[in-house]
Amino acid sequence: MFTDKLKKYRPYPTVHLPDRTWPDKTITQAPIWCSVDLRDGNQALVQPMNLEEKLEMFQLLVDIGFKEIEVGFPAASRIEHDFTRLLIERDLVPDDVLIQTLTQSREPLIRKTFEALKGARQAVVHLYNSTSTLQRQVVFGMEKKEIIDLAVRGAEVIREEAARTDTDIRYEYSPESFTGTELDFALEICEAVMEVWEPTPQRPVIINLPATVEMSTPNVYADQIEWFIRHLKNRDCALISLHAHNDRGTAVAATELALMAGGDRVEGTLFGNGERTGNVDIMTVALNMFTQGVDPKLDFSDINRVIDVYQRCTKLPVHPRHPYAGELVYTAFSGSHQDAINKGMAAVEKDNSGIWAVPYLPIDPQDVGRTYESIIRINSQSGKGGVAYVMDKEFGFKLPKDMHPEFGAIIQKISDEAGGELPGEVIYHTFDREYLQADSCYKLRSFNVLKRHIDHDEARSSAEVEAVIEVHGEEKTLRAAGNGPLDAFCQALREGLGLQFTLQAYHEHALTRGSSAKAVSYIMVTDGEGRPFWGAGVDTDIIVASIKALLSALNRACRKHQEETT
Ligand SMILES: CC(=O)SCCNC(=O)CCNC(=O)[C@H](O)C(C)(C)COP(=O)(O)OP(=O)(O)OC[C@H]1O[C@@H](n2cnc3c(N)ncnc32)[C@H](O)[C@@H]1OP(=O)(O)O
Ligand SMILES: CC(C)C(=O)C(=O)O
Ligand SMILES: [Mg+2]
Repeated sequence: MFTDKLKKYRPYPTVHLPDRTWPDKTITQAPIWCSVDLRDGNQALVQPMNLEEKLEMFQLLVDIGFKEIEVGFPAASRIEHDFTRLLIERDLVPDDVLIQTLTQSREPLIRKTFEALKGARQAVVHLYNSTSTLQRQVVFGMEKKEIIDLAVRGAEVIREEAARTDTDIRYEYSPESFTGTELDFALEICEAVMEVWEPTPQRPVIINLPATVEMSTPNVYADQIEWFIRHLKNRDCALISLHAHNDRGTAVAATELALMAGGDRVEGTLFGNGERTGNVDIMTVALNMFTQGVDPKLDFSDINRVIDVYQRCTKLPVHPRHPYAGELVYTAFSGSHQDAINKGMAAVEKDNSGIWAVPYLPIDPQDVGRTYESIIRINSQSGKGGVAYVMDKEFGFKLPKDMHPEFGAIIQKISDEAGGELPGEVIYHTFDREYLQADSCYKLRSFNVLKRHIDHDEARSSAEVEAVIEVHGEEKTLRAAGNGPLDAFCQALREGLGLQFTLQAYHEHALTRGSSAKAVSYIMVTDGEGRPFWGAGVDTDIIVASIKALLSALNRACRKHQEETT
């Protein structure tokens, strides 16, 4: 289909690094994180953030635990300048947080940047110029040497300004479009800038190596980082920073592999906001670490607040399937997933090891402030296990396993007809109508235990009961004896109404939701033809709950019989 267009594109060159070491590494500690939400993220917004929004976002970033925050490009616009001033003049930057500002390698812009930073205790000045083959040709029209001179001149102006100010200035340099730059040239220009800044191991520079546009598979970025680190003079005087964009959708993978390759620091944004398809999503990288038992040193335990502030400030939505944060990422609609999650959750509850091992849920939703309620939602793809989960987790009814197929089939029929999702309330109302209110043939009017003897030897226990039942509008008083009230009631129904049934299963439990004093009974009977029918009853008295459950099952059997004979 595209063959005639393929000639427009060329494969991205790989890095010759046969002895690469990163594939055998794992990420064992958090990098230094730097949020660029207020700069790279902001510059990509249809409507850039105003002062209040920038401030709210800054506060969120501090609360999450970012210790380095690029607050803007002060020379670029009034608001960027004013925001930097506001932070400094109102003393809003915590002592342990380093603000960072971006500037091009142009003297007037650098000078304006320093003006904006006046009075700051400490700050990173981030210098950049593009070094890629393409930009050298089409944007700057410069040879390599001229590009190095441009960077060195900017670095010199920064050093000069830094010497004049009281602010403790840290340096950062980005060979912008690093991944479109010949590696040896990227190395050369970074070393030239480092020579100007004269970093030491105690005061290292940040060398930020951006995939300004993501152009290759993530392994190539990792190779580039490992190559660069191996060849950099004075490696101990530089922090290697990663700054991946997401044009191919692999910024997270690129960043993770580049961390394995030796990156010390990661620049990125919340939810991957940024130019085009965005920057790397820092939250995903951090929570990926978390799921491996590595402390990411960023706190996403209240992910809903993060979403809320982010959406308000950027006016961008969070995709319902966004890793860790999306509305649907902890939700299973399909039956077999629901079944596995249900069993996995039960196993975790039973097993006290504290290890999270639930199929289809790589992270405990509660760790990011999500509840278990939304894990399982019901539509026509769902199964009986999911329906039982909703009844249990949302309404406190632990349906016996053998009852699941019957109620699951009832719900399946409704969801097939409805087409969409069935809210929990609909599932509960269906249960209520189908079981708890089932009285179309037999209505209980009153029930009395006339005599009761409880013996140490169970076989010698006995009870005598009297019940008034309305049968098709006519009240009948039934009386019988048995080894307990339920058994006596069964006898009364058989003798008084001539019903043929066998009680096959009985379950009960306290209802923990709603009125905690109530109990629920589930009873399964087989009719004269051996067909099974479940019933359920709720009452403050467990004996009455069981009487109601029995009548519920018999009413459902009667209704079935009526449907078949009319
Ligand atoms: C990949 C990134 O995210 S980089 C960050 C990009 N961020 C932004 O661009 C947002 C903020 N930028 C701006 O608001 C503006 O572009 C400003 C204020 C920085 C500069 O504005 P202006 O000078 O009016 O316009 P403009 O950006 O078009 O200037 C382009 C000139 O800068 C040069 N230039 C671009 N980047 C750099 C750089 N890093 N260092 C030195 N010169 C540069 C270009 O070659 C061009 O030069 P020319 O005029 O000789 O052709
Ligand atoms: C300014 C630089 C670091 C940048 O944002 C990029 O290259 O993507
Ligand atoms: Mg960027």
